[in-house]
Amino acid sequence: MNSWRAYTVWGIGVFAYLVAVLQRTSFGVVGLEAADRFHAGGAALSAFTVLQLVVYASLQIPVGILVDRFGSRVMVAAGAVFMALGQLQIAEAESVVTGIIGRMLVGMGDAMTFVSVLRLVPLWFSGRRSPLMSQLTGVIGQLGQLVSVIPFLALLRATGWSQAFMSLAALSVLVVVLVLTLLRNAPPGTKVEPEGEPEGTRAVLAAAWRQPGTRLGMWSHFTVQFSGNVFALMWGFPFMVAGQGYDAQTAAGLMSFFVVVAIIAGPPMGRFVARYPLRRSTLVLAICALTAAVWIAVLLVPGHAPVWLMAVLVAVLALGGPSSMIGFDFARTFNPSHRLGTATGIVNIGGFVAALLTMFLVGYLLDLQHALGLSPQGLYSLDAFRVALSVQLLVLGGGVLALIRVRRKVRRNLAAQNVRVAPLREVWADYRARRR
Ligand SMILES: N[C@@H](Cc1c[nH]cn1)C(=O)NCC(=O)O
Repeated sequence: MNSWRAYTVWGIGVFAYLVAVLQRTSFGVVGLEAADRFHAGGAALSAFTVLQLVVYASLQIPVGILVDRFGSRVMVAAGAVFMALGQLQIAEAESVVTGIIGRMLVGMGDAMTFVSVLRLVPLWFSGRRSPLMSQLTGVIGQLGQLVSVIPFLALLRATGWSQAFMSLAALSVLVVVLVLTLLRNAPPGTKVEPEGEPEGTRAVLAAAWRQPGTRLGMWSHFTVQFSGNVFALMWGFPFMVAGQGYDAQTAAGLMSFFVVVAIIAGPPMGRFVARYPLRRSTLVLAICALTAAVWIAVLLVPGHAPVWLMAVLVAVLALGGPSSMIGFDFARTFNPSHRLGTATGIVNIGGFVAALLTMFLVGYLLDLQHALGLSPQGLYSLDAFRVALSVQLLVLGGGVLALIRVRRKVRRNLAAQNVRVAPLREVWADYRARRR
């Protein structure tokens, strides 16, 4: 535990995840070139992203089950093989259909990576160190997005479409080699299997789902992550440029700010979770409240939102990535290690399903207003965006209600084990009494 070998194994896993994030985001940064190459309009281009995410989200539970059965090493290597094949396909593709097949292969490989890498953490690091190491996994992985925005885009502009995507495929081949030579599932002698008879797939899935802590993780991931995903992956740029009238450079700057805040916020959040494990859901609820408050301010402010207010929104949305790691921490602490992959897969579905649902609803509401003649200033007018983006508050509200319900169950179970979570007012009164 916590040895140099643990750091080497984890380092290879994190590198594999960083490359997966690079593969995932590589298409988004070459939108103009892609539109040109595939002769595709906005709807066809968004199909690339949506289908990739659908594949990613729908594979989370199968991947979780497979990683519990075969371990992280095989799964991370297989994921890298799929991503290499997908990028080779994109390098050669010239039609929307062949391009989308490539992106779906990338989505498949991507789906196998994060859950498998995260499973390494509790097996190689002690319980106290795990929250920070999980946060660092998420944070360092996000750097893959910066690699796609800067060096990958520069490479594409210098060498052309096919060479650039072939280079991405080569990077995944490097991941396969590193993983097969250096990554091990657990320290020698670690017992991961349950006592007695091994559980069947259905039993593992049912047990992981029945555990309220897994569902608390899923709803935490659902509520805090989706709004940032919707903004960064689909509607943020059109909202800022076409809706708010910002120039493209300002919008791009705010998007980079998003990545920077997500990276900076990870380690303090990991430390908070390690120090106050009984306050994890309170932190999630606080971030939900903050997200709702800032969206309401941006959507209701008369006229165009000032850039500083948009920067506040971007910063709050960026907290969603690191705080969604709390969901995985619930999976880790409420499930035995032989069920961890499955529980992590269930948690990871939350945010991505919420993001896909919201992306669709926002697009649908924009189209509907236009078709009904309610947005005479254009499909992407500010008023149309105000209505369409408000749907996020409904999704957020639904997720918060589900979270509060399942949290009650978790707390009842904890109370049965003599763990009492004191209400915040009591904690506050205690704190004041001690200061006096
Ligand atoms: N919460 C994200 C990862 C993250 C961590 N910090 C910022 N983002 C997540 O759910 N990741 C899953 C994946 O496959 O990337």
